[in-house]
Amino acid sequence: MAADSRTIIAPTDAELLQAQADLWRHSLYYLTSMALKCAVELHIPTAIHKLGGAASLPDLVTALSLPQTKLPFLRRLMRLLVTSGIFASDSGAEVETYRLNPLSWLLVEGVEAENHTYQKYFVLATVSRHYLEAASSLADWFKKDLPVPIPSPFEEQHGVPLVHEKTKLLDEELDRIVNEGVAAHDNLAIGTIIRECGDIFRGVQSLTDCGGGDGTTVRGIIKAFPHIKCTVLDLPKVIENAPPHDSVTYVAGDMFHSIPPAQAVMIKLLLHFFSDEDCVKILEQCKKAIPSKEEGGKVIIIEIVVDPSLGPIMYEAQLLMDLLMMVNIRGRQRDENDWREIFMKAGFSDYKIVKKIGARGVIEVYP
Ligand SMILES: C[S@@+](CC[C@H](N)C(=O)[O-])C[C@H]1O[C@@H](n2cnc3c(N)ncnc32)[C@H](O)[C@@H]1O
Repeated sequence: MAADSRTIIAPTDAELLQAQADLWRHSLYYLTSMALKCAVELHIPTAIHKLGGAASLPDLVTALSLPQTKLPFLRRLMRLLVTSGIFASDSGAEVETYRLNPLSWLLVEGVEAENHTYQKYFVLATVSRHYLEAASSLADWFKKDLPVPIPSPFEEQHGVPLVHEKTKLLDEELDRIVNEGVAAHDNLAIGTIIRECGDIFRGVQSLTDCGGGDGTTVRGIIKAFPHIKCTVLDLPKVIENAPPHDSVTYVAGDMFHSIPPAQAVMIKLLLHFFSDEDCVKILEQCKKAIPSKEEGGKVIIIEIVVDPSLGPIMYEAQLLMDLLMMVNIRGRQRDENDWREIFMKAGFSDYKIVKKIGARGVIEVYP
């Protein structure tokens, strides 16, 4: 049915002009992503870091070994990146100077700090040709009546799933970048979690980190809580390459089949890769692995909890991460209601969101 023109309030001139500018922004935001990709590929953050954390445009051109003729173009690139919050600048200074901010600090190579994870590969994966092609096919994907479980647009477009052993058959370099990118994105440092809500580990005698990768997280936990007996469960190919540690038991296995018993099971940045049905299956295994609530049994989940009350920027970041999952993987980001439904379906009696840490939440789930 045609829209009833009487129900549409005619925009004012000012509103129309603003709407046009907003349309430009939303249609052209891909250029911000490409400018970020360019900064990463030129190693601009590392160059500014090596120049002492601040650099003038001529210094930057020299440090990056760019032709002098590119200086005015670099100025335009940096102006957009500063406005987008990727770098800082000394506005009003006699000589135009660009500085690192916390975001560009994450793109500096070779920083040795507990809370620094080099994010180059997260950027390169998300702007890769394969991701962009999958995102461009979204409308066609919506129109197709695909059989359940519905493949992601990425899978439909490229014929293989992402973050999967078959991904390298599509493109070995993409597979490498994606694995590095996932590792970087997932490496929310355990130090931050311990500082923000370390109480979740107090009173815990034993802990299994389900999908715990190479054990980085549990090594951080043991450092702060040496009494906790820690086990890491992951796939055989991951456990084979995990560095040995006196206080960590490594178990090669499949969380869909069984999880090593402990007073608490932790699942950090893993469930968003999986469908609701698979999350229920994984959590059912978690429940079998822990004792009753009275005996201190619990599952600790660290994942995004989509929540508009975190403010428009954080909420937008969460929704973009959800679309990233929708386009490329069969997983999703979840709000509190989604999480509650999964916990109840898996047979848990109660849960508590202990704390929101940035875009993520720390949840305790009780049997
Ligand atoms: C995205 S990473 C998260 C790693 C870690 N929890 C962290 O926070 O850094 C997901 C981990 O789950 C592991 N994984 C995937 N499927 C699994 C399965 N069926 N059983 C056990 N581990 C699995 C992967 O090998 C990978 O190490």
